[in-house]
Amino acid sequence: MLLKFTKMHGLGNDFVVVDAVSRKVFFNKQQIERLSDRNWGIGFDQLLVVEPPTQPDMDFRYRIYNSDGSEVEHCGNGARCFAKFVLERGLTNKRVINVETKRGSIQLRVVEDDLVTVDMGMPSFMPADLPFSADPSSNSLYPLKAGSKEYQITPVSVGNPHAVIKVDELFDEEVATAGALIENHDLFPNNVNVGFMKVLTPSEINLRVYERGVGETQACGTGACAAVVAGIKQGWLSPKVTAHLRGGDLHIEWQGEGSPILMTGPAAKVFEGQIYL
Ligand SMILES: N[C@@H](CCC[C@H](N)C(=O)O)C(=O)O
Repeated sequence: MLLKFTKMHGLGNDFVVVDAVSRKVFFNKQQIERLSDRNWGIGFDQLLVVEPPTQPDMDFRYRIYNSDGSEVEHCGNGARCFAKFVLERGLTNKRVINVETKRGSIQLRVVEDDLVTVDMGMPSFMPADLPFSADPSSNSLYPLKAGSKEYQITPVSVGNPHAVIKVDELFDEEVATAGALIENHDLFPNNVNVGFMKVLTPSEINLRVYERGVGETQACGTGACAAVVAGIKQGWLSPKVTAHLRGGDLHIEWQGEGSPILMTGPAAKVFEGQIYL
């Protein structure tokens, strides 16, 4: 079968987006791994599949697969690309789009043609919601050993699971090695995305994210949301923060418990193509 796809990115976090509204398409793990291979396939961090909704009041269903073939709950950068894709392809003309994901519903608001705000829903700091195998702590900080080092992590679910670590400096080697160890740590039965955050001012952070099922990416939208809400919860950050990621900036807003996280950033199309599945 010849598969039509669109290659897109959000700050260098790259995606293959497939229209499964006009024509049904299913993928198995081996196909996803092959397509994601940068030598043998197309290459991407995540595969995004646009499907018809299964629930009333929803415009689409959005399925997300990491490059290792695992299906995940949520993808922030992908959500912005999703909005641009369905508009440009004529699958909708709405600029406020309600989408079903594995974690529930999200709302995408196209602010300008290449700029999208996503209502990412409410975060949870409850260990069971990630899941993270620990009793709830009063300050949401937990010690976690990775190799010879002990980190203080803030576990947070923004639909998908994240462990946020505040560091004084960001080192390539530490992101790669501690990132991989924590991603697969026994205390995270479903594995976890790992964010290393340097606080610059209460409204600015530098952030690198070692993504579950992928490795370090140029940017991670849910990772930026998780880092900012963790920083606000810990009293390090104010409600509006610019996150500087390797691929560029995201603007994150969270007004505190009971409020949704709003993420604003760009979405870009790179090319369209066809490949044998
Ligand atoms: N790149 C994404 C996150 C994709 C899913 C993640 N790797 C996971 O396994 O939860 C983003 O922009 O949020």
